[in-house]
Amino acid sequence: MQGIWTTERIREAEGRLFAVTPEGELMRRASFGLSVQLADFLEDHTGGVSGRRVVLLVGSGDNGGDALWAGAFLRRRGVAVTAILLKPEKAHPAGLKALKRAGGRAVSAEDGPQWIARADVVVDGIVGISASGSLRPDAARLVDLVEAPIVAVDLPSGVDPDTGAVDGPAVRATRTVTFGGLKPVHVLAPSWCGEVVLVDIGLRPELGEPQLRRLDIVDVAAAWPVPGPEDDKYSQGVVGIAAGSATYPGAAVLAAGSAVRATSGLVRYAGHAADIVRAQWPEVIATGTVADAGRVQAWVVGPGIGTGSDGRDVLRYVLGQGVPVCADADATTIIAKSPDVLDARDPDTPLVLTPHAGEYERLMGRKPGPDRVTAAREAAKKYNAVVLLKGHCTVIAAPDGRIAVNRPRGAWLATAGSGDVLSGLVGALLAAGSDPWLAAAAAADVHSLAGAIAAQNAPTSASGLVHAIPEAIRAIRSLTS
Ligand SMILES: NC(=O)C1=CN([C@@H]2O[C@H](COP(=O)(O)OP(=O)(O)OC[C@H]3O[C@@H](n4cnc5c(N)ncnc54)[C@H](OP(=O)(O)O)[C@@H]3O)[C@@H](O)[C@H]2O)[C@@H](O)CC1
Ligand SMILES: [K+]
Repeated sequence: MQGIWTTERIREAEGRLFAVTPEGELMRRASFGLSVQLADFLEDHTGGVSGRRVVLLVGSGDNGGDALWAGAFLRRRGVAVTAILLKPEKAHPAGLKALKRAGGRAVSAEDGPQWIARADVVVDGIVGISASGSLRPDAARLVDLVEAPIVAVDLPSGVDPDTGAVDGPAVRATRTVTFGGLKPVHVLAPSWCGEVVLVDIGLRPELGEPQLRRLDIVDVAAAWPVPGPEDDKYSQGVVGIAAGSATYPGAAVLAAGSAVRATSGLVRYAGHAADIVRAQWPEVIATGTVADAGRVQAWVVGPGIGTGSDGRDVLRYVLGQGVPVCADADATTIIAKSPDVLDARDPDTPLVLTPHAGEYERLMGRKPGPDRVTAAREAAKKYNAVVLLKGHCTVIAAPDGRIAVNRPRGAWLATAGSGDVLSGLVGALLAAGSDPWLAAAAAADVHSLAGAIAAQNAPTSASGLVHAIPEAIRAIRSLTS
């Protein structure tokens, strides 16, 4: 699992490392790593390094210092380097001196535009982990003129380091070179960071437990249930799907199909769409009511069940069965409207809630807001449930405080029925006995990979997603076995 640390933790760790390293050493490590990445970037984007033109946008702190030092290193490789100083009186003195000594040029913001126009690559050293708010007007004006690709130092300026939120002008980087450890911005605002490269500056031993995590492909592969030689269709976990209605059977077909494709365990369906589900997925044992469904090891409840009394009865029934439950879509709305349904639940039995922003608002009485990690964490605490907060970056919070952020793979998942497919995946893993937080995070990852496979750069559908699930699992397993 990749660890991600808040800027407060990064700063504390840096403080400890500072105390035991010679002055300027950490910045040298960071800026040398940055210069290697910049040379590599120049090679990739222009086919060479020597003779290329790099412009540094330099703010008033150490982030600008990193850029200036990296510029000095690049001079030694024959790069023409111009630093545009946003606050000349506050530019990092040692970095500026080093750049000038190496033959680099420093100009004011007023003189900046002509250099930006001729740059092969622009380096964003405007602000790093001490950032607050979006770009200030002087920086925003210059960034607006940039047509060359941008490499961000530590993080793209204007994007909030801890929440990834953007509420005004900000830098959109092609590559972000960060130091010591990943920060929340790198996983919460991937479209602003571009490719993220981590430079080791010896900070890891000081960092301790990460506050956020992102599953690696090996974690997903390890989390996915694989039948052993002794297994039969029951022992792998039977998942029950309580979804859909006679008028809207689609959610039932998608959620059941997703569970069928996710593992080789048995899938039961209970609801008004039994005939249609059976016709689409003959391997599903379909009945009309949850009470007739038979024994399952986990329930998926909600997609298309409606928010009236029938839906409420179904939800209350499955919550009372003493098995893990993934409550999705209409089930979330029912819980928000009638929280007493949760009284049916044994609090020790895992519950996974999968709200999108609107459902979150119903559950919590307020929008998730820009700090989606805190939003998910608070909902997980309030409901004593794993909360999978959907969005451009899905955040998965456990009631014990664990947070995972999903790796998005394009926006193709924004299609009708996509959520029904995700709930089927979560249910399949819950039925196999997975830890509910890991189940939700691994399901979200396979869901996004299946989306990318199904789409292949063209629009797809939720049915396409269902069919791509085995290929997504195959790809993940083949990369790790
Ligand atoms: N510590 C370490 O071990 C290492 C740190 N390293 C590097 O140091 C960086 C952190 O440096 P830092 O703390 O000096 O502050 P930094 O982020 O450059 O900000 C400077 C000033 O900018 C201002 N400002 C604020 N918001 C703004 C905005 N929206 N737009 C414009 N300006 C804004 C605000 O000053 P103000 O103008 O408000 O007085 C703020 O104080 C870190 O990201 C990494 O790159 C590496 O070398 C590795 C070793
Ligand atoms: K920056």
